[in-house]
Amino acid sequence: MAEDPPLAVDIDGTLSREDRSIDSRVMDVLREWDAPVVIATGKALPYPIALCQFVGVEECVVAENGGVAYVDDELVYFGDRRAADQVAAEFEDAGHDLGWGDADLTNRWRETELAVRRDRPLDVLSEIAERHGLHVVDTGFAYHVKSDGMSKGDALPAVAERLGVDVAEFAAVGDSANDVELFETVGESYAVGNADEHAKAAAGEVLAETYGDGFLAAVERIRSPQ
Ligand SMILES: O=C(O)COP(=O)(O)O
Ligand SMILES: [Mg+2]
Repeated sequence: MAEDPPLAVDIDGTLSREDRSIDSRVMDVLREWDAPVVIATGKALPYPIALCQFVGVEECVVAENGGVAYVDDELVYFGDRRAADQVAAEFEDAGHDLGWGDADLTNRWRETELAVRRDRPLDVLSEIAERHGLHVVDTGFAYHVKSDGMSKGDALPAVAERLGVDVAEFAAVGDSANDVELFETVGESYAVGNADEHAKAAAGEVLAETYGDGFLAAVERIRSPQ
């Protein structure tokens, strides 16, 4: 069997079921992957780090939509949270909260951007974000307020370099607008069947299968190219 290529994979909507729980079948696939695995996610850093630990792979992640990466015991920052914090303050002054309760586990450990629940008003959030030079990306799971040049795809080359692999060797699997730049950066890209229109348009191939089934179908394609 040919060697696996390096893999960059999204979490929510790709390794998860619709309810955001991890599809347990994907865990052994990642654990046995015969090349570097980069978990590339919109989630705050501790979540993908924990996923790597629980799966049993090297901790290697792009978190917060490319705001921060962790590879080979190094944290690499591509964003800072000050402008996003100003957006949060103005959004709250306008009478809205971020939507995650008092403890706010979604943003508590987030260092470079801001996530807002999708039932909050997008028009108000976008208007405030734009005034601060930021924009909103909708992942299907949250609205993320971040700077333009910050994305999973913009962060991956720095990770690839530290891993000693060419970024074009990567295969990527994802499901939403925050995976578009990732798909544009790697050599081979797959959108799962539940992906949004942005991810589907950017992907090299769109799978019929959804969520974890979609990821497993992408793995089949990656391992036996047509
Ligand atoms: O945190 C989100 O909103 C989405 O996370 P994901 O990039 O792993 O799908
Ligand atoms: Mg996703």
